[in-house]
Amino acid sequence: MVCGWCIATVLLSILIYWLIKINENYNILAFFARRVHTKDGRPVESIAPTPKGKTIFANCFDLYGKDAAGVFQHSRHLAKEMGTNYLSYSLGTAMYMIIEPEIVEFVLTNPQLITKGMVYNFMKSALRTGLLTSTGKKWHTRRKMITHTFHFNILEQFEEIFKAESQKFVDKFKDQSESVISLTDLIPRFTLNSICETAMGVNLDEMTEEGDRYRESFKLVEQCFVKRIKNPLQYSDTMYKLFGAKYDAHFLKVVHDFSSNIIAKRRILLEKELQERRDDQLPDDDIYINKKRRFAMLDTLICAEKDGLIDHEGICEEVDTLMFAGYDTTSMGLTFNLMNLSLHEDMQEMCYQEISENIDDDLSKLDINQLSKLKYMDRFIKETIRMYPSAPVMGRQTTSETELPNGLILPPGTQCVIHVYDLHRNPKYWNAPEQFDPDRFLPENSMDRHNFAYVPFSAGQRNCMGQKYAMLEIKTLLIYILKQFKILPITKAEDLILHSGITLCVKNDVKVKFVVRK
Ligand code: HEM
Repeated sequence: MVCGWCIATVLLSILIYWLIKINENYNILAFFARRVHTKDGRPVESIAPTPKGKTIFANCFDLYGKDAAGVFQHSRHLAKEMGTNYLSYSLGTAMYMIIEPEIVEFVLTNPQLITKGMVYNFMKSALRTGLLTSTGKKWHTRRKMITHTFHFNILEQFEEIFKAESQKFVDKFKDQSESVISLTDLIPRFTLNSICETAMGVNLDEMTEEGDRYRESFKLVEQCFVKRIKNPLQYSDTMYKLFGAKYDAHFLKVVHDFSSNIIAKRRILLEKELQERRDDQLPDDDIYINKKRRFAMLDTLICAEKDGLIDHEGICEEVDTLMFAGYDTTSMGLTFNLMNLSLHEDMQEMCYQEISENIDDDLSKLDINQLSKLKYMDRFIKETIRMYPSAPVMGRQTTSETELPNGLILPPGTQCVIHVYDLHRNPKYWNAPEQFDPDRFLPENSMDRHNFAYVPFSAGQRNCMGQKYAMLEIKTLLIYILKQFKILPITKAEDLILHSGITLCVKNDVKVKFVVRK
């Protein structure tokens, strides 16, 4: 009996010794997450503090039970409390949370760090493995394939569509002297129409209902994404498939049916258009970059399919990705820009004056060159996107041991999470960061700022492909609106309830009032 106790005690001691030894390299309470070390043996905390977890399981369950606004606020609170980049340990993985530009630069410009972080897997049920979520050879090939569809000449053609959609948007209110506008409701419809017509070559005028259902279902996709972020038990795809996926199947079907429908429609239209083009094409014309005819991004993919470079599944992946990346982000950008115009009457007037001085009253002549003259509006939009970045978080994952310039050594599988929202409001780089001030983007005021303190469109090889597209779309609608209406405030900045999603989301119905200009 005594002997039995002795054996048990010895075994227990060995186990405890083993766990202590293991704990040096793995955070055992975070379910064996590999630990971050330092190059010179300094304590990790001296470089990256670690917030105390809510339970004994490190930071695994810190988000559990919070709603989407709570999840959003959690990171804001930690950024303020830690004051610098910090480290947390969640289920089986270290997470390096980044709010300082030096490390943002290192991560975004490092060719070894192109693999997206773990949470991008949570988007794959909706976006599949397209440009945004893929890595390695697949990503390289697709990026190369799609890059030229953002060529200047093609954007020039898209500008015509932005103008037509903007005209339709303002026409809805032209007969009323004043109208209350729900931006949350109307702007996403505008941006979805625009992306479908530009990138997909399909007009949604006869598909309004399908478009509305797609947008509603995409909101549920975002909820499902946050649900997985909050609950580490659903990190693994197997667990998600067992316990979460069946509730999400219905709205995912709506999203995928919509994109399949768009692809089918475009295939028919393209076949007709190509035939017409072949009939009257000059020998050295490039059908992709033809100034007289429109060529949608989706056409590039359909043509690549004919050359055996992509299959139907691949086309669906990229259409789902481009559609989402192109509509939700610009929709948030426009919503916050219009809200800010309403809240800052003097700045709205400066935008209006600039438009009056530089843009012909006949907007049918509006082109990219004219848009580039609006320097004040540029700064206004930049400042709005600083305060409300449509992509408030970006993530990468180390695939091998990675040494950072600050001396931290990240083991393979570490999540590098760039908190763009906190970076853009980091008081070390932004004076009075909560204040709205477009003039911080004047050249003389930006000169001394770290280049990577402002990365709303990311940077480096995985930067946003649609940056120019987005700026054109945003500017065009703002010009159409400002030419005809004064924008008065309804929703105030302090009333906004921001919350986490794939993009920055807002719980409120954001509203402004349009009053016809005399
Ligand atoms: C205000 C509008 C927009 C903002 C703030 C924005 C921001 C971003 C950011 C931050 C990324 C990097 C994401 C990451 O690394 O995880 C990104 C990637 C991307 N964006 Fe945008 N975006 C906008 C509009 C658009 C539009 C209009 C399109 C397409 C028409 C687009 C297409 C893409 C694509 C395809 C990627 C993935 C690039 C890659 O991984 O190679 N974006 N965007």
